Amino acid sequence: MANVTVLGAGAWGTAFGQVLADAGNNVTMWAIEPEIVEGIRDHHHNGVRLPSVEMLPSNMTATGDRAEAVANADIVIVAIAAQFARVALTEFKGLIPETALVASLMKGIERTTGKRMDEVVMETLDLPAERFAAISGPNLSKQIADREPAATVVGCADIDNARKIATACTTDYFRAFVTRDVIGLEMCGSLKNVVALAVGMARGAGYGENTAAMIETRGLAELTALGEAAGADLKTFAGLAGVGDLIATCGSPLSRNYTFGSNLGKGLSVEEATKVSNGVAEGVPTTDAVVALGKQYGVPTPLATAMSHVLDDGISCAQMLSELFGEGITEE
Ligand SMILES: NC(=O)C1=CN([C@@H]2O[C@H](COP(=O)(O)OP(=O)(O)OC[C@H]3O[C@@H](n4cnc5c(N)ncnc54)[C@H](OP(=O)(O)O)[C@@H]3O)[C@@H](O)[C@H]2O)C=CC1
Ligand SMILES: O=C(CO)COP(=O)(O)O
Repeated sequence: MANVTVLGAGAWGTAFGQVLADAGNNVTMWAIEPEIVEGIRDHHHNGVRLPSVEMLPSNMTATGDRAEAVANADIVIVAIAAQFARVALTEFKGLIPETALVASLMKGIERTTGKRMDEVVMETLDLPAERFAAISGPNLSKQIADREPAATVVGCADIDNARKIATACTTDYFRAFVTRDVIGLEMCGSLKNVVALAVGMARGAGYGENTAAMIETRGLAELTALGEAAGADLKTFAGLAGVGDLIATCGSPLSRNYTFGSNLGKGLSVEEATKVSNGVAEGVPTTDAVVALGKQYGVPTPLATAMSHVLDDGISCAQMLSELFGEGITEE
């Protein structure tokens, strides 16, 4: 049993907090919004971000005070929208105990720097690699909040520390595997969101399974090539965090990225789709970062580039697919 603090009481932060509480840990959620803090602390309910859970576990509390939140933490979980992670974590620098492990649930690339969340978290908190872990897998928050069986992957340069975090989040319905491939987990989790936007868009425009499978498979090839160039282990892309998460995210209206794309495919503008989005669609700011990473590594990113033209220039689904097809005959 450990003291675990979750920074960010969004949909996944709260659902993962429930997993940790179900596993027997003392869980403290930290959130900025007083309404969310009071809801969890006083009523065991997060009506803003995870209303489907009527009663969160009794061994889960919340605070808005940063120092109080992390003072006794053995493990700190970061679950903040990726583009705001740096600014939010800066306020925690110096507050987190030097013995604590820090794990990220975030799936995004920082748009302004092109950095992965492992880089952002370690840099901002001045954390050595052996104390940082990435957690990624097919983990649609609502289904895990409903305690449906699911699995994830915990990655850390120090495999014993990955095991510690995996143990802390193991329950009878949630299983965690371990790996040393932090970069692979980060790349899979972030890039599949861009693929989900494109699949959602095609589905929203009325196309069927063949089109979806084509985008998913070409997306997998693209994220694998980019991941490999970034230093990831190819095995990761065939696992839970790679293919597994692509299947879950690209096939479910519970995914905010899929739904965002679907709304674009139905004819909504980016602004309109943003307005109706129920939580952060990380693929939107991450798309341009992926295009930039592709240029940096000299890896072609036709899918991310086509999606960036959708998001930045408003091209249609048909134009996006035509860009994805490219010209000429190439080897698969
Ligand atoms: N939902 C899911 O199924 C899964 C999500 N993820 C990833 O987990 C991460 C969090 O997702 P999720 O919880 O679902 O997202 P939500 O959109 O539900 O919540 C986003 C969280 O970020 C917080 N936040 C935003 N801006 C700031 C800021 N400036 N300072 C502090 N906190 C801020 C929000 O706080 P506030 O509520 O106060 O606005 C909220 O807690 C994302 O990277 C996502 O890709 C990974 C796997 C599954
Ligand atoms: O990452 C997810 C499932 O693994 C959740 O996807 P969304 O952020 O698109 O909801």
